[in-house]
Amino acid sequence: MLSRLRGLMGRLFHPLAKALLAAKVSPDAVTVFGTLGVLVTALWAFPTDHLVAGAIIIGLFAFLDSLDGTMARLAGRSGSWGAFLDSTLDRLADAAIFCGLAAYFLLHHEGPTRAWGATAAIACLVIGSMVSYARARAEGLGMTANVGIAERAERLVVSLVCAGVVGLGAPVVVLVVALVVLALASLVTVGQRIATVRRQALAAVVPATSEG
Ligand SMILES: CCCCCCCC/C=C\CCCCCCCC(=O)OC[C@H](COP(=O)(O)OP(=O)(O)OC[C@H]1O[C@@H](n2ccc(N)nc2=O)[C@H](O)[C@@H]1O)OC(=O)CCCCCCC/C=C\CCCCCCCC
Ligand SMILES: O=P([O-])([O-])O[C@@H]1[C@@H](O)[C@H](O)[C@@H](O)[C@H](O)[C@@H]1O
Ligand SMILES: [Mg+2]
Ligand SMILES: [Mg+2]
Repeated sequence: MLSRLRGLMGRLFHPLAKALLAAKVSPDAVTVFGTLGVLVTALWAFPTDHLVAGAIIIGLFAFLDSLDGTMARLAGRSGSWGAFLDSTLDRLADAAIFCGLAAYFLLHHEGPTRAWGATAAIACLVIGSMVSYARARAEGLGMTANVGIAERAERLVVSLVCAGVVGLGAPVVVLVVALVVLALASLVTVGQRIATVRRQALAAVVPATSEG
């Protein structure tokens, strides 16, 4: 869904991408910097109950994930190394965000909120990784699986906006429910990707002839 905004993001980041390339900054440096920014912020801000600052700063660093690709395409340097680095470091950033949220529930809440919140955050991490794995495996086999209701942009927007809103004073149940729904939506996305790959794989099977 939000991946439709990819083109718009590219146009938005075009001037900054040009300026950074002119300053001899590489797309890989932006990828690494953005990941480190998310990692450090998520593992500091969420476990220490700074939900608003965490959501805003992580959101800003996460946008660098759009800038790196824009820079690579502008420089005519997008390729398999960059694609590998980008996707692999995205998994590290995602792990930090959802582990940070799990730590927030474990350290600052009691009872059912603590149990449901931490479990839902870890479920988002594990099932979200399955979503990404399904796509990576499909692409490794020469197919595509870039479909689904909870792709990475949706997972980040829902988790960060709800964390921010709770930090601003909304009841914590808002974040718990959002994470439970996100884990379920991620599971649906895994199913959608499996169905897409199955269609492609079966269409590629040459039917056996009746001749012996
Ligand atoms: C109360 C409400 C508050 C409202 C807050 C506002 C919320 C914001 C709402 C919406 C924002 C929506 C933005 C999402 C758009 C996402 C579009 C999208 O899908 O973009 C994709 C990007 C990047 O993905 P990817 O890395 O795959 O693409 P690239 O363009 O990089 O291309 C990859 C190829 O490039 C090559 N390459 C790459 C790197 C490299 N080093 N070398 C290379 O060669 C290679 O070929 C690769 O294959 O995804 C994203 O941008 C991630 C999503 C970011 C979403 C951030 C969400 C922030 C939201 C909220 C945060 C703040 C909340 C604060 C709330 C405060 C309290 C109210
Ligand atoms: O597959 P997914 O997790 O929903 O979404 C993402 C892809 O849209 C993106 O191209 C890739 O760089 C990310 O690492 C991640 O895989
Ligand atoms: Mg990127
Ligand atoms: Mg990425």
